Amino acid sequence: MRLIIRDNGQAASQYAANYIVERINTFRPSPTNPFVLGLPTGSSPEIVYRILVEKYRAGEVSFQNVVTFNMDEYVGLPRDHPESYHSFMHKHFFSHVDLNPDNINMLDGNVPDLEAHCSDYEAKIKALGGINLFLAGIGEDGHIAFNEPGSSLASRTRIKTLTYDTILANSRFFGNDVGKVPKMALTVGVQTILDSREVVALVLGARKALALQHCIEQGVNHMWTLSALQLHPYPLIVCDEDATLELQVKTVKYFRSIEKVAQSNGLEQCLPLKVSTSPVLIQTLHEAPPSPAQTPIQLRMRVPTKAEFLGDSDYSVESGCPSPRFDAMSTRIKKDERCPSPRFEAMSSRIKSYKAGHSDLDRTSDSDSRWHSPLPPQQRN
Ligand SMILES: N[C@@H]1[C@@H](O)[C@H](O)[C@@H](COP(=O)(O)O)O[C@@H]1O
Repeated sequence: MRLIIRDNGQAASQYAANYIVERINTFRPSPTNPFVLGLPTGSSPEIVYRILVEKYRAGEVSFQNVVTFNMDEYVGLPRDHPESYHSFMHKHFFSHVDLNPDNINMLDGNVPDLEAHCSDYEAKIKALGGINLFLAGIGEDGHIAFNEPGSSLASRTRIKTLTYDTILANSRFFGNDVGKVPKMALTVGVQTILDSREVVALVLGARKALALQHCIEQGVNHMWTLSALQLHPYPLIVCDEDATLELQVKTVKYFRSIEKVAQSNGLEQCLPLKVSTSPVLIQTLHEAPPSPAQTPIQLRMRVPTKAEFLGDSDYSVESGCPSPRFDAMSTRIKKDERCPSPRFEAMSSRIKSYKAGHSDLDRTSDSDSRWHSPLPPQQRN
C-alpha cells in the first residue's frame, strides 16, 4: 500500500494528475497498444480532470491512444440529465481533450437489458487486455465505485442498489431531495478494479476519514469495500490532510517516512511499468513537469547474468534503485562450518567448475535437486 498525503485537495489532485500523465507517457500508447484508463466521477476528481485538461492543452499529454472505462452510472437517469455521469464526464473531461469518442466507454443505465450490458462491459475490458490504471473514487461509507457495503469482493460489473447513506450523500447534487436520487446504479465490481494493473484512489476531506481508516488500519472487509485494495499488488491512495484525521499518528508518520526515504534516494515513486517479473523500466516521478535540465532519471533494472547470480559481482545497477540481488547464502558461511553433505560438496564443486569456465550449469533438472548431482541416487541426501 502506498499512501501519499498532501496538505489539501488541490495538492493531492495535482499529485494524482501528474501520476496519471507520467504513466500514460511512460507507456507510450499507440493505436494498436492503447493505454486503458479507468475513471471516476464525483466532486473529488474534478480538480484532477481540470489539471489533466490543462496538461493536454500545454502539450504534456495526449489522450488520442487512451481508452477509457468509467466506473459507474445511475440506472434510469437520462443520459442528458445534468447529474448523470455521462453529463459529468463530458462537462469536466471528454469534451476538452483529444480522446477518440469511440474509445470512451460508459455504462448506460437506460438500456433494456442491463445484465447483458454489464457482462459486455467486462468482456470489452478483457478484450483490451485489462485496465492499466484505475483512478478510483470512494464514498463516505467506504464504497469504491458503487460497490456498497456488503458487496462481494469478487464482484464484477453489475446492477447495485444504493444504500440510504449514499443516496443521502449524493442528494446534494439533486437539490438535497433524496427522492430525486436514483435508487440503483450500474457499477464495475470490486474484482474488476482489483484486476487493474494499478489502482489510484483519491480520498479527500474529513468526511472520508473513517473510510480511509478502515481501508488502511483495519482488515479486508466487505462492509468497507475500499479495504479490498489491500489485496492489490500496487494500490496507491492519494489523500489530503483532512482525510487522515482518523488515522493513528504512527500510521501517518510511517507513510510520510516511506515517501521521504524514497525521495532521499532520488526516487519519488518506483514502480514497474507493467506488473511483470521480466526486466522492467522504472522512472522517477516529479511533482512539477520536468524542465529540460531536470529530465526524469531513467532507472533500469535487468536480469542478472549467471556470474552476478553466483555472487561474483554486484547485481544491480546503474542507479541506487533498491534492487533485488540474489543472495548467495553460501558466502555467509565459513568454509569449515559448512555441512559436509555429499550433495552440498557436489554442488559446490559444480559451481566452482562453472566459475572457472569448465562446465555449464544445468538448471532444468528434476524438482528434487535443482542442480544435477553427479552422485548416484542412493548417495544423495
Ligand atoms: N459512485 C460515485 C463514486 O464513484 C464516487 O467515488 C463517490 C464520491 O463522490 P465525491 O467525490 O463527491 O465524494 O460518489 C459516488 O458515490
